[in-house]
Amino acid sequence: MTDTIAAISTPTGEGGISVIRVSGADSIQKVGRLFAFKGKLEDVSSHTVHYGHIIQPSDRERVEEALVTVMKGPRSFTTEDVVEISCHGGIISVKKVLDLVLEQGVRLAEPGEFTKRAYLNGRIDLTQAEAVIDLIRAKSDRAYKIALRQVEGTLSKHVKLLRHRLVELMAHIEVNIDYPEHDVEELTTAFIQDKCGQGIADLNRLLHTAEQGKILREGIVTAIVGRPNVGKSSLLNALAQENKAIVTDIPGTTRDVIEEYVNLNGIPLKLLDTAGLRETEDIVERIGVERSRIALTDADLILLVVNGNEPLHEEEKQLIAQVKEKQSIIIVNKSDLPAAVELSYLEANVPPERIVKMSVKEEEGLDRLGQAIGVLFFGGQLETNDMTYVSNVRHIHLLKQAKQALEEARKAADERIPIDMIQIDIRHAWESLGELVGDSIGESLIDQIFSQFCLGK
Ligand SMILES: Nc1nc2c(c(=O)[nH]1)N(C=O)[C@@H](CNc1ccc(C(=O)N[C@@H](CCC(=O)O)C(=O)O)cc1)CN2
Ligand SMILES: Nc1nc2c(ncn2[C@@H]2O[C@H](COP(=O)(O)OP(=O)(O)OP(=O)(O)O)[C@@H](O)[C@H]2O)c(=O)[nH]1
Ligand SMILES: [Mg+2]
Repeated sequence: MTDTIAAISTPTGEGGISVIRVSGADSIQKVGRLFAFKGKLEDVSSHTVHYGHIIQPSDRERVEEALVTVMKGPRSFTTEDVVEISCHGGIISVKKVLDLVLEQGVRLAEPGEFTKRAYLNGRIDLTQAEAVIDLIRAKSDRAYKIALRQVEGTLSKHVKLLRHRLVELMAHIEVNIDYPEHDVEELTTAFIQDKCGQGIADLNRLLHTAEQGKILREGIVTAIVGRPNVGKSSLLNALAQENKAIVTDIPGTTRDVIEEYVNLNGIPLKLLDTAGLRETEDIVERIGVERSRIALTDADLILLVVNGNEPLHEEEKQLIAQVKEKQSIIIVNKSDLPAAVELSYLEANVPPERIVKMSVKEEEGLDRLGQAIGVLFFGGQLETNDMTYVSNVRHIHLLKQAKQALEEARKAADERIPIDMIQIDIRHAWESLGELVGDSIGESLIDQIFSQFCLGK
């Protein structure tokens, strides 16, 4: 039987109240010795709160005024008997109460040990436990929502369904190996290939959410590039709703890369305004142009701005050729002025959803730009509330491993390799997914995962 553990579960420092959590078979009896109130703690019903005082058991001196909650296992967070003591906030009083609890022979919990017990006792699976860490660490509303969905177990549900299908496939193959004369649906290679293909597609979908999730958490690195004076800095200012970059009608105004985080239609962008691209003798400007080219290579998204009121320059045609293979949008700016740009040239080179006409000066077309980016990165859907996002590196690694195993199985089927060999690959995929939800995972890895938690969680 596991021992009884305790820890302060609220942050240290001054606060309204502080909570000490105690979990284990002896928790009710041990806290009962320290708690003076109208009844006997062993006799109270589960999920009830009681007012009283924490006392020094030797002389019954009052140490603290407290509310004590009892949650009897298995109906508790850890599935063990849990007692929570809420005392006045502050460093000294909570510490005193904790010391009294520990003096009863209760052990101080390790970081994450309550959540680890919840996992080991089957209340939550590993992805849910890991999501608890993400939830605590979430720094943005969106990161928080993604983690909360995972605490609720959405990722596990997906992965368990996938595992279930793989078990069915393995059973199907097994029957075929053991009873070749048995009257099962004939196991053609096409059948295995089809099932593996479905699994690979599912895994790809989950892995794709990892990319999207990263974008949603960290922002799309977006380089605004183009010739001098086309309105790049004006665009940054319009998106930031602030005069962050200097705007003048002198070509070559921006010299350095200027960064700004903005939120466009719910999509976070890390904008980089860059120096206008041109040949120049000016040393400072030349360094700026060099930096623009680096930003252009490194960005996740390129916004190539051109003047709508003049024909395309030769360098712009080259730039279009360069960026069209990447995630990029051509912004045809200055639509408030008479149009002179060769739209037919643009349309022949870039799909229409990646060409956005706008007037930055009149702030016309910013919405359309947001939509175009949404289509490019999320296929137009940006439904974060109901989505499962894979965000943990350990999960991504295991999903990739499972995908690779299924790809090998499919290839083996293709090459007419014996069915029991193919079975091994499918089993590997099943095992990787099992490790993801914590079904077949070693003790050291469990310890490593839970040690990332804070004390008292
Ligand atoms: N004070 C306190 N707040 C907390 C926690 C906690 O442990 N203590 N939690 C932890 O970090 C989270 C909540 N997690 C919990 C999960 C299940 C149960 C529980 O007692 N479940 C029972 C009863 C449910 C019911 O009555 O419907 C059960 O599932 O059987 C309690 C807390 C967040 N807030
Ligand atoms: N008419 C019109 N003028 C604009 C528009 N957008 C920007 N401008 C003007 O174009 C000029 C250049 O704007 P900037 O934003 O400094 O251009 P830039 O691309 O950053 O230029 P460099 O930093 O020199 O590369 C300024 O005079 C702006 O007011 C627009 O939509 N319509
Ligand atoms: Mg500029």
